Amino acid sequence: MPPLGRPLVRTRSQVVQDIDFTLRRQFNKDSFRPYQREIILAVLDGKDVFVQAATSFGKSLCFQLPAVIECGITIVISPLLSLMMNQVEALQAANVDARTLNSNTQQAERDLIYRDLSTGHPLTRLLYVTPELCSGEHFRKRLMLVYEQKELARIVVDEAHCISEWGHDFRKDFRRLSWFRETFPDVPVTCLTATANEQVRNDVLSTLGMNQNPGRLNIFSTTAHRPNLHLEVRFTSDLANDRYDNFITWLQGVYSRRSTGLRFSEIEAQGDRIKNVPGIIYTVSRQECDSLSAALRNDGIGARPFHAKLTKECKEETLARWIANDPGYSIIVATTAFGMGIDKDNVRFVVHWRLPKSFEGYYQEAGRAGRDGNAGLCFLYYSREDRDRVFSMLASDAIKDGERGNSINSVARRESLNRLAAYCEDTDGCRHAAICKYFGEDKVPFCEKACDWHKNAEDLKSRKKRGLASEEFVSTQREEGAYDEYWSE
Ligand SMILES: Nc1ncnc2c1ncn2[C@@H]1O[C@H](COP(=O)(O)OP(=O)(O)OP(=O)(O)O)[C@@H](O)[C@H]1O
Repeated sequence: MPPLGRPLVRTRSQVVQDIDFTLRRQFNKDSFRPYQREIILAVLDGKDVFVQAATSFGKSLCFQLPAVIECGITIVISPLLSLMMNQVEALQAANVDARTLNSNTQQAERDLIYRDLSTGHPLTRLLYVTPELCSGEHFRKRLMLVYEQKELARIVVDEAHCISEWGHDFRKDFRRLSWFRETFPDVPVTCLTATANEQVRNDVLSTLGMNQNPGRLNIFSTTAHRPNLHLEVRFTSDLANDRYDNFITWLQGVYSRRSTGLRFSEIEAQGDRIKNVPGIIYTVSRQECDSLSAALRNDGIGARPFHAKLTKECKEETLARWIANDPGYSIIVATTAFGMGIDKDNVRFVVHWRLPKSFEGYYQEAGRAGRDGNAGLCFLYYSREDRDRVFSMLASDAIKDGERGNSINSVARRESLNRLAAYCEDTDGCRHAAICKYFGEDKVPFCEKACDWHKNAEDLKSRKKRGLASEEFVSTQREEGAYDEYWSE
């Protein structure tokens, strides 16, 4: 008997033809990337599917394409509003009826979506929602209606590691996603992530009830390696305070290489601009986001801030104009409000202005670069003073969460930050290998001079020696509370 909600019965060869046709017609892509076909066939086969694959692997297609082919609606649970906006806009541009329902959705659109769900036979193919929305009775009742009409095709949890990383503390609704399997036991679930260790994966599978029927579960896991990213750590200190000059010198060098010789002719022939070098700079605080982007604009560089306190209209405009490569919008200076899942194909660099709070965050954010497969440069400014500030922020977060009654997983968070600090301090090995090792891979990836260590190990060691403040100095300052300030995100 076919499971509820999936009334369409087709032969495997018909489905195979459909997916190739749909790939070209609807998604405008010539062929599948490795493993995409296998994953999509498992999804269409009604399996529960867990996908762990590198940033920019093309995970979204693995649920978007089945959603277009199959009858019924696919509900996509996504953690960040900017990510939903990004995906829904791309799908709508490909003529797919995709929508999002979240705290920012206008009333008219909200009414339209609820009316569509109330029919029991929604026309919407993919509906992007937050976990918070999924906990609400109003939404749940509408979904029950759709399910009764056998029109609930699939539940997708994108960035599924958030169930484990955030669900235990400040976004508890991630854990309430267990409701889906409890209420719709026969509706398949697909989960996708780039950053899950074994413990996170098990947590996700058990929360969503995907481990209850192992015969129905397919797990796809591929390497975290991104060979086209060049990874580098740049050492600095409070005393040197040289990030800005260093960055401007580097960027001017890029512009100047683009304005001479063959490169210039190519750029001219393409009708491109010399300064169209899209990038992202990640800062830790809203204040630094505003001040850094203003300083860059003052120096004639098209940089815009992106953080949680900006208006919805401002964020939407910034994202749209950055994606469109508009003049004045080449560089986004962002907090982590702009990270996971953001997809723009030609991002040429990602700079971490400060040490991120976690290894996973670093990998996710760096992964915004080079999504077209061409080279991307990712460099991180590391100072020991910042390291101590971020540790001190984690400690404050733990206290604040404790006061709010949240049992924050502070041990795991400290460990992740510890590993990231160790990664930055390390001058004895390949950066790509260190990342793959962090995500539990045994195999050492091939790195073709795509990290600072492989490029010049001696130079790396001497830059570290020259660049960092000594541990003695930093620990004395720490004792005096010099790094207790709190950067508000
Ligand atoms: N088969 C394909 N052929 C060409 N481009 C593809 C293919 N599949 C996906 N892409 C493109 O690759 C890019 C990355 O895809 P996607 O955003 O789904 O990555 P992801 O795996 O979700 O990464 P992340 O975890 O970083 O969000 C997108 O621009 C997408 O259009």
